[in-house]
Amino acid sequence: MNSADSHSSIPVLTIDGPSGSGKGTISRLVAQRLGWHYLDSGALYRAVGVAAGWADLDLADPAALVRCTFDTQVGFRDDGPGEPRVIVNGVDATNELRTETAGAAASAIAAIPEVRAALKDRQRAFRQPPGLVADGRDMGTVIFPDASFKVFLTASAEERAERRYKQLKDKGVSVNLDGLLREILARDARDASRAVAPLRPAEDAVRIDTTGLGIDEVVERVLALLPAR
Ligand SMILES: Nc1ncnc2c1ncn2[C@@H]1O[C@H](COP(=O)(O)OP(=O)(O)OP(=O)(O)O)[C@@H](O)[C@H]1O
Ligand SMILES: Nc1ccn([C@H]2C[C@H](O)[C@@H](COP(=O)(O)O)O2)c(=O)n1
Repeated sequence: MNSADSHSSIPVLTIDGPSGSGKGTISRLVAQRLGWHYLDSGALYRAVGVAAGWADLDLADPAALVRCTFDTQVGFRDDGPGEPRVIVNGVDATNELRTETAGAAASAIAAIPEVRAALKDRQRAFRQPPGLVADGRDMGTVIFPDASFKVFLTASAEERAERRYKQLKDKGVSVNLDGLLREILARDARDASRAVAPLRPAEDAVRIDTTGLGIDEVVERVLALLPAR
């Protein structure tokens, strides 16, 4: 019995989708409303990318990156209503993790099959009572194929770039909208075209196009997929 089978009675809601579609925001809010645990799987890939940068590793050296994946400790600290803090090898790396540089490094590393295999059990370990909301690219297809509820969030690339632009501007980071759009499209293309666990909706996922929808509306649409509580 693998670790996915051993927890299969615990409900899981998977929320996959491309960069900036709102997976993290919606998953956190839905998990809070349900009182369920939350897994930000992208943070694990980002953490390995950031740790690889700290160690000056070459992103074209898969063996070194696989060793780095095994060596990287990642912890989540939920201090309040905002994003949980992400602790990488004992250091609060939350802000560094959210940069587009870390996203691009994570996307490159995520194409290495052995890296994905090394992170599988760590992700499945988040499946704890009373339930889990898991966001990423392959939550519904590979990590939790038996999930009770599966969502695939999308939005137009232009709207996703504008959301990211606003998010970064609010944090005081100066960015260029066209550059962001190019980065988002490049990351989506790499995530969707890799050989292992590419970004794609599970066959049984409900697709929600969030273009023009506000955060609260998306949260309600997702919650409406679950049985009334
Ligand atoms: N429906 C929405 N309407 C408007 N803004 C949204 C919506 N959903 C998310 N946002 C905003 O868009 C930004 C990006 O959202 P978020 O980080 O949740 O996306 P993501 O899909 O997790 O991205 P990534 O995969 O790159 O981590 C945030 O500032 C968030 O507040
Ligand atoms: N389940 C996952 C989660 C993330 N990745 C990779 C691909 C993404 O571009 C990158 C960063 O993820 P984000 O924080 O933007 O959700 O990590 C993946 O391959 N599989």
